[in-house]
Amino acid sequence: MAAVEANGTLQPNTKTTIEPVRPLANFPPSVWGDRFLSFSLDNTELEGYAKAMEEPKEVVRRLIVDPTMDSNKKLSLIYSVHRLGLTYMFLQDVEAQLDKLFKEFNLQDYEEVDLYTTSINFQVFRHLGHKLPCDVFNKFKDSSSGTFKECVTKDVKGMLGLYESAQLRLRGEEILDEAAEFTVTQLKSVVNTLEGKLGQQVMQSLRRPFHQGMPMVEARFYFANYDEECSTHESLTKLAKLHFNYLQLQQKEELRIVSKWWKDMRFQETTPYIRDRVPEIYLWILGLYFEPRYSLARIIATKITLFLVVLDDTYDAYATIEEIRLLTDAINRWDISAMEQLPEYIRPFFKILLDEYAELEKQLAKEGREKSVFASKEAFQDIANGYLEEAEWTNSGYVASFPEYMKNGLITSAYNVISKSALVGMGEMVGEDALAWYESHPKTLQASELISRLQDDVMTYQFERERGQSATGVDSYIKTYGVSEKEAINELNKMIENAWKDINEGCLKPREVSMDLLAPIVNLARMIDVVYRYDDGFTFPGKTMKEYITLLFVGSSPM
Ligand SMILES: CC(C)=CCC/C(C)=C/CC/C(C)=C/COP(=O)(O)OP(=O)(O)O
Ligand SMILES: [Mg+2]
Ligand SMILES: [Mg+2]
Ligand SMILES: [Mg+2]
Repeated sequence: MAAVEANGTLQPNTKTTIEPVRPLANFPPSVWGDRFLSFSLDNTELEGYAKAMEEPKEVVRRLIVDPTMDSNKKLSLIYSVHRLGLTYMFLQDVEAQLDKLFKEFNLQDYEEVDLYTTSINFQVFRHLGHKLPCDVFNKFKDSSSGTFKECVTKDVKGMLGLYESAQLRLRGEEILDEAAEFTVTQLKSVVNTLEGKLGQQVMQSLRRPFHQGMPMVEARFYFANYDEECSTHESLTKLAKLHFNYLQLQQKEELRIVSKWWKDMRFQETTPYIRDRVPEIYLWILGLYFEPRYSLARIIATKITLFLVVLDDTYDAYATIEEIRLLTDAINRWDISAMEQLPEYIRPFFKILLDEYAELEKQLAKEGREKSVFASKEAFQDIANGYLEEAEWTNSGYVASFPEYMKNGLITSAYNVISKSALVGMGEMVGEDALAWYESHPKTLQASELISRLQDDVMTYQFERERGQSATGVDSYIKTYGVSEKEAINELNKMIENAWKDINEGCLKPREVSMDLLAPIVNLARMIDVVYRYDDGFTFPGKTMKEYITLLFVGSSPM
């Protein structure tokens, strides 16, 4: 029997919960399904590759330290070692060689050196932390016209090297700003006329420069497109092949582990509205570090980043503002008793989140390094608060000023929580000083966060604007500075370019921390270029991410 309200409207007297309107996004489904679950690692095969690497590795090491080798030839060898992702195997020897060669550097010695060799040397020194002066390129400019000489436009290989060198520029290195623009224009105008390997090399670099690429994939591209350089030393080719085969087995096993974990946690059933992107997130974390010693670190960081996908999509594409407030409060309280205040659908996530972190704390406490887990957890709470701030703005239709947006945006970039989570499994190199440096929010980390936040916004703001999100980097900038959408995007791209210069600066010696601790931050910025240079490659992963996952984990037989 329905009760009749005073105002005469009929109210059903059964407690019917009226399902609220939800901002569903209907994200594209997974490209991969369960394909990566069936891999089974043959440890004998893995150990076989490790053993087989020993001999060619020793030959390459002897070449690197060979005192009789001409310095330009040695720098060219170290360049190939670096582009093949093998520097970590020879780091001490490589650094000793470069320290010595850098001390001997004399600008006069470069008077007769061609553009390609000059650019290889410049790249090697800058990649390994030495600030070779950009003056080495002055002689390629016409002093009267101020433009690059005619002979340069005919030297495609030299221009390719200059283009890759320009990606390593710092604030104030105008000649490299000009070089970046000049070489892109010139290389684009000739790329379709080039034959053979040089055509491949230019096409690959124009698509994405090495410096902004994903190291693991860039190594495969270098091996494929620069076989002449690689085969200068037969042992280098042999080592590179064995190394790829070793890494591929280890990474396919890691991908199986995280895929199985994700399936066992049943997220696709409990929170079906999220993006189902396990291989893509694993690829992202592989981009941070591919060295074998970081295997456990990758598994930990992948799980935490997958939690972030659930969190972001819950806030952006499902929860009501009330539910968002309850979930944020529960995450701040970080206590299982908060579960009862949560809507049914998000309780499994909350429980798994707390259990996973409790397990990590227990594991790391054995090494006395549980502090790294606390740092990750606090950063996780920070991003939940950052996502809540965004949701309150959207709920009230408030468009934050650009400075206000960016203060919150560096947090919602997720690069603080992901970089700290990447530290958890890295072992004893992550001591108190490493954590303190990360907690100090250094310029390099801020630059990586800015690149993540703004590059994503430039690529997803229309999609998010249509869905009612009030503040993105683009709309905040337009409102604050009263400029057109086009100008706003142009300004944001300049900020991204300057952030890269800050990252380049932060990696030059003397460094605040070791390169091992800087690399995850730099590589996170690189992964933004991989995922968002051309489109929203994460929500719609059918292009670059699909190509890279296929290259690394699907089918390719041992080399
Ligand atoms: C912001 C960013 C690129 C983060 C990269 C790091 C990362 C993998 C975060 C996890 C959440 C996520 C996939 C955000 C990107 O999509 P989105 O466009 O929905 O992120 P948004 O809601 O913050 O705009
Ligand atoms: Mg989102
Ligand atoms: Mg979001
Ligand atoms: Mg976005």
